[in-house]
Amino acid sequence: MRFGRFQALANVSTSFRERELCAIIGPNGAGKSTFFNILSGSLAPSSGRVLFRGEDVTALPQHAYARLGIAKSFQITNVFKQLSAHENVRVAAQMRHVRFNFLKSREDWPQAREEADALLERVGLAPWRNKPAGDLAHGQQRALEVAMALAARPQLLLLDEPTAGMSPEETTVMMALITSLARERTVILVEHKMKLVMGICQRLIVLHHGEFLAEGTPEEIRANDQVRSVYLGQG
Ligand SMILES: Nc1ncnc2c1ncn2[C@@H]1O[C@H](COP(=O)(O)OP(=O)(O)OP(=O)(O)O)[C@@H](O)[C@H]1O
Repeated sequence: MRFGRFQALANVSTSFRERELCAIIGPNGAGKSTFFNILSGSLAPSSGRVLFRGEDVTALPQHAYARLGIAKSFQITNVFKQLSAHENVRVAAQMRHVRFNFLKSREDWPQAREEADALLERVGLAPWRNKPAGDLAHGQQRALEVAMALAARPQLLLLDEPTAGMSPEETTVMMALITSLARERTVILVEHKMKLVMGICQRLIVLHHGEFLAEGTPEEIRANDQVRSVYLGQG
């Protein structure tokens, strides 16, 4: 990936297995978000290809990604703050049906309402169902975003720094949620705190200056001298 004359990513090649929980880590400016944006289709690479289940998805528009079963949630919360937690997830669930009949009114989707309740339960937000999203704690808003991403029933869930700005307690809850979500689908997350993902991921990719510095199991990464020197002095 090039931005003008600046090469943000180079020689990046990997694949992700089904139901794998993989973290992309690396220090600030390593290229993690750029890689994430390419994987999620927000950014078209200057060269190279992205394949999903053998299909070339490199040049596809964003909505095609959702249809293929790829969902993402961002560093910055993306919820409708005036709507309740339940309404936010319900709207997301309805999006799945909309393309089949977008003239139907929202009241015609009882299944979306039930689905939203089930998803709120899943992410631990059921007690706050009717609260405006803007009044939820930061960690709860992030959980709400995950519920909204799950409403698309993704086979691949991409999470960009899912614990950004969270308290230690909120972080623990989110990590447990991510672990449980990865039992049913592939989860790729971007994180700059290495320690956080060591305990839950099967594989880590370490980016540094836009290239893969290392790729392997948490044990392999922990034992890697180059990784250690890059992270020296960091948490
Ligand atoms: N749209 C852009 N135009 C120009 N340069 C960019 C653009 N996006 C990213 N970069 C540059 O590419 C490099 C990698 O940035 P990226 O945001 O992918 O890193 P990161 O690992 O996600 O960092 P952080 O942990 O700080 O979020 C940086 O040097 C950044 O300045």
